[in-house]
Amino acid sequence: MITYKALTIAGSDSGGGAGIQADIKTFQELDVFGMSVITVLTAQNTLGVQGVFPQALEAVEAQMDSVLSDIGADAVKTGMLFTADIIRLVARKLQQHKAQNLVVDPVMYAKGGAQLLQQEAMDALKQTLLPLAKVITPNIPEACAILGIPDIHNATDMRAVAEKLLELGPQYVLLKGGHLSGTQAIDLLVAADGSEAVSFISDRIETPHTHGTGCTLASAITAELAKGRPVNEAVQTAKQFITAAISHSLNIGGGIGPTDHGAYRRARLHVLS
Ligand SMILES: Nc1ncnc2c1ncn2[C@@H]1O[C@H](COP(=O)(O)OP(=O)(O)OP(=O)(O)O)[C@@H](O)[C@H]1O
Ligand SMILES: Cc1ncc(CO)c(N)n1
Repeated sequence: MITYKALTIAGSDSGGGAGIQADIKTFQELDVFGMSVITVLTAQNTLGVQGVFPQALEAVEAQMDSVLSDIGADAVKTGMLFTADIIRLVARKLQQHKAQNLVVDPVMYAKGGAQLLQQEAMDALKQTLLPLAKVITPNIPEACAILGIPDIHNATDMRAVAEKLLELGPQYVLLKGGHLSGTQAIDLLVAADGSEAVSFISDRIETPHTHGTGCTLASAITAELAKGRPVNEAVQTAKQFITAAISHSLNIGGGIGPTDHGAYRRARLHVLS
């Protein structure tokens, strides 16, 4: 029986591989009731982003009020927010509704390079949203953009970057190493309470089809936090979930295809049967 509830506040990806669609699929696969607040509509496919249509602030506010005043959420994730005004509104409403277990995925660019956060929104992200987060999940280019430093290119530099991000106020930083080269995909978790840093390592899977991997990882963490699991364990399950999804990624469309959100469940059912 589904007893836990998670909310994603993010952009819609018409192509189904990232954004709201990836988040809801992931919540469902992990047995959590999924809800959504749509901030931006994107016209998007495997080839790129053809259109970006931010929703009216009133529409974002009304969705948040509807969901949080009635149903509530055990954990909340933010993804593509696009404008400074939407970021400030979302931060204010999250505080008003006393949102728990907030995961902030500071989405800035799609895999094809399209900009998913306006340049002038960076300050609002840093000042209003990151301090509210239990976990933030930047990839390396996002982390370096937030800090205003040049991109790093090896795993040994990840620790210093992740620790610098803790100074912006989140309780945990999960710095994703998917953008590095090498035979492994390494993510590093650091905590503001001074507990040991933990690396989550998988073999790097040779595939171009990684559309939406960041959204999927962050929503899997959110689903596990909604169940009351500690951050370390939530990240561990999420890493297994995304690794299974990438292992079975889908060669659909003519560009960067999505991953298979059902792969983790099917692998577990096979083991259990
Ligand atoms: N080729 C790969 N093989 C295995 N794991 C990968 C691969 N690429 C990315 N990952 C893992 O997928 C997760 C997402 O990382 P990534 O750096 O791709 O996020 P992202 O760039 O934010 O994704 P997106 O913006 O497309 O949603 C991380 O756990 C990362 O280690
Ligand atoms: C709507 C949306 N959110 C996030 C991403 C990042 O993958 C994307 N491509 N599209």
